[in-house]
Amino acid sequence: MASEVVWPQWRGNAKSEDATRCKYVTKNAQLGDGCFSVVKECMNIYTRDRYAMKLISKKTVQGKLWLIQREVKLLKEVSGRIRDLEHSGTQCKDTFEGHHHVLQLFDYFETPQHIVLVTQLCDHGDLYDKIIEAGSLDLSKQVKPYAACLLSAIHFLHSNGVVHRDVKAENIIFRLRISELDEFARRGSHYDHTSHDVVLADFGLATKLDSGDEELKECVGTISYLAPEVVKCNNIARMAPSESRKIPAYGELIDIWALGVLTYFMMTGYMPFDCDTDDETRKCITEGDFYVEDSLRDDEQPHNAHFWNFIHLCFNVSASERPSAHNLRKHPFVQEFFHDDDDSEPFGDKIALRKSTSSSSIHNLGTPSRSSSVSNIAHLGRNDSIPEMMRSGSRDYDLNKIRETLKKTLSMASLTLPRAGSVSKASQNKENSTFKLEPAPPTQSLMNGCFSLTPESKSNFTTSPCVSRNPSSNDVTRLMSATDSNSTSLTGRSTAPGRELTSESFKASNAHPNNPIKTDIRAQFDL
Ligand SMILES: Nc1ncnc2c1ncn2[C@@H]1O[C@H](COP(=O)(O)OP(=O)(O)OP(=O)(O)O)[C@@H](O)[C@H]1O
Repeated sequence: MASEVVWPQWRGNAKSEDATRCKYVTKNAQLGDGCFSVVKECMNIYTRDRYAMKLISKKTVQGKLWLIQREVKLLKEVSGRIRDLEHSGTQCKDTFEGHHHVLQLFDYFETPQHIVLVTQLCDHGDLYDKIIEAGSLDLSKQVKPYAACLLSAIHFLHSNGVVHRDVKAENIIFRLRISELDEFARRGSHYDHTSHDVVLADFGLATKLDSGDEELKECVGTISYLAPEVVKCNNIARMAPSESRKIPAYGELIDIWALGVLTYFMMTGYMPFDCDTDDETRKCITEGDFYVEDSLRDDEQPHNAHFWNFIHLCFNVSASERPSAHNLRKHPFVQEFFHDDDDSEPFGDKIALRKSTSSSSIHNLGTPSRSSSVSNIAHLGRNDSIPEMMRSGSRDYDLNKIRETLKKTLSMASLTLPRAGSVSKASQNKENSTFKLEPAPPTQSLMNGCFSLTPESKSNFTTSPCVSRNPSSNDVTRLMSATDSNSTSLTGRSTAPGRELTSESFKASNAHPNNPIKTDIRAQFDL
């Protein structure tokens, strides 16, 4: 048996004749970028379906390709699970179904410079911009349904043994609205129906819960959103083994803490634990010491009380006492969006925590624990007080400065880590979801991990790719050859990519004029 070849395997020396022709064209403009990647809109030249293409620079992740392997492997597994669930046709009464709100991977390949992931297109902005532009979101119409929707996505991941580790506003993106489902507006739902378009993205730091202690002791994530148990892992790589052994591995509940930070950010427009320095921020996180503005704290409205109680439960510094995603679905703040048959009461007395005398109780913060000396002002680039700044109105503050400082919320440090080990039946029944298991590219038009030259870039997609790319029969055969190599996987390929495209393979496949795959592709090209 041939030994398994690790993917990706091309390190920049590939000759162009060894490459499969790219099945996508991209737009010139970027949809977004991150520390290691740029994301562009792309179109499959055969199906004309649009996707997002994340181009991860091989140079930037040099020596750390395992990180990308982990991301692709996880996204493949999760996308497979989403497909299974949709095809199973199970009925669900929940307003939000977790797997509808997790980014799907459709295809992946490599070029001389990049590892490329082709995912669902979410080109309607991200939650970060939505919050910053509005100053803060409306509690009933937006904060609640967004939090419920994200909770459903997190619950789905946790139920499938995945911890995301980077839940934050920048990683919450809005998918392309499916127009016929503007039904929500007609029904006059009491909440912002864009919450049905929310997608949790960026699985760059996600890992399996059974991946072992080493990975679950990595101090990764985004500082403003880190849970105390992750903060404890800070500098673990530099600790003596005897010391690092004493640090407990964390679990999936770090995502619940991050959900609390995000829910707080949606409601207030600022970060609960941010301080002048990272050390101060870590200290506040470890102590569960978050800032509460007087006007918000004193608001006794019941929906406000539920919000603060929800936050309070998410910010329990003791992970073992923090509720699970499953239990949080029953919290009065989000309960209306879920319909669990199980009627057990997960919180008991804890639902009254807000009235407790605990020093971390919101009600007992006589003065905000984040006083002017230890405040998150510096993160926002101002030296006056947060309440004043926030009260001065969302239009008044310098958006660029905020954006710059909150860029601190970029995922950090994963590269410095030590190496560790078609529309389904079901969706027709789901009146509350804008999710559709599509587009579903025919298998013939996928890259499935092969090596290709960098996709052609266009200012827009108005020119017919069939015309602009003038495909030859040679190209058709190349596609077939590549398709035939679908055994390619993240961790292994049975054929070296270059071998798929030799003149021998071209002749061999041309020797079968009735090959159905070939006929199909030729038809798409009007050949
Ligand atoms: N599927 C998508 N559709 C539209 N835009 C996207 C999509 N995926 C990502 N983006 C945009 O690109 C940005 C960067 O993507 P992503 O967070 O996956 O990259 P990254 O390199 O892992 O970033 P980070 O530095 O946060 O880890 C996102 O913040 C978002 O604005």
